[in-house]
Amino acid sequence: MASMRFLLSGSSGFRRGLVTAAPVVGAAAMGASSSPSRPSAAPAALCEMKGYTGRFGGTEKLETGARGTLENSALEASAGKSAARWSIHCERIEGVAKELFCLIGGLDPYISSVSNCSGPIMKAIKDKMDKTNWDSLWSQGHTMFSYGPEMSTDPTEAMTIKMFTFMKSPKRVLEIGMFTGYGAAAIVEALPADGECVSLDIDPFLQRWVGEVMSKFPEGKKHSVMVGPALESMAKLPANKKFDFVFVDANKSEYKRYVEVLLERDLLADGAMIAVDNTLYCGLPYMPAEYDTQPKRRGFGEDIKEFNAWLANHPKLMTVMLPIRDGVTLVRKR
Ligand SMILES: C[S@@+](CC[C@H](N)C(=O)[O-])C[C@H]1O[C@@H](n2cnc3c(N)ncnc32)[C@H](O)[C@@H]1O
Repeated sequence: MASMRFLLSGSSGFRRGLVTAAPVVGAAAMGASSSPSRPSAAPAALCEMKGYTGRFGGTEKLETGARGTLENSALEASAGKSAARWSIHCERIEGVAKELFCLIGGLDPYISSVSNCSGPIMKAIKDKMDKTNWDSLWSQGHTMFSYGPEMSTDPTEAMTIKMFTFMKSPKRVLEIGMFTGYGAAAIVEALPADGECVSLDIDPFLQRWVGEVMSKFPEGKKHSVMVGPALESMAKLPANKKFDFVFVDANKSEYKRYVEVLLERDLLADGAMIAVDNTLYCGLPYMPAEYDTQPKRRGFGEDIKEFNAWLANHPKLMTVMLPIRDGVTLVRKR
């Protein structure tokens, strides 16, 4: 059914609901999070390792123009079809598919278009991120991993984190995994004047990249970065300076350990909230492996599944998962 091709092309909103037919290519790079070497090639066997990998091949979003063209031509191809207007079986399927495509594919853009709490630091970070040639930085050896903008929180998720920060009114926030600091910018914009946000990231390049933007804004002084493997940085955090809000978003295989360390080292203030990103991890925690179109992700998917079950059964934690983007789980102590 040629006109159903559009079901298989990229739209982040659509990917939320159905598997895609994006080509599976090798993970761009492998690097254990605690040993930040930069291997030049990723043999297939290595791809089963659980270290942080940076960007996954096959997950790149299409350029806006290309995506528009693809989706527009798909919609044009099924013009006139709707879930209600059909006279034969294949037309009915096309109509239902088109309606599903519009319903799911239009969701994220619509939510984004009616959400408006993004501020100037967020905008500056996003503008710089969109202009940065990540492939070139990686190929020249400037970055520790191969990155792409899809590794950042998107506007809707960042605005949600910003609203959580407003609601929590925290004095101290910890972000574990910063990338370009879009989430950190959202937090900084919502912090009170005497608030502070500490981001942990393994890649020193990102500290400079984010620092350049933050230094242009007075509120940027609220932000600082600790460079190194997150678990090593967490061991150095002073136990007497507790955090009211924590955003967990680094190595998916280490999530459980991040939360354990927060509890063991008593780093959480009374009533502290933890927000954990990617807890739906592309649907892998609940999808059978035979549907994997990007099998290299399965390792992280299984770790997130285990983490989610561990959280749900933890006697000292209460938790709720929200279906925002790739899944965001809120956690607090009972
Ligand atoms: C998904 S991105 C973070 C996105 C960010 N929270 C935002 O709001 O856009 C994950 C980041 O974690 C970092 N990272 C991966 N493994 C790490 C580790 N073991 N320790 C510290 N940072 C790590 C990567 O360098 C990357 O910048």
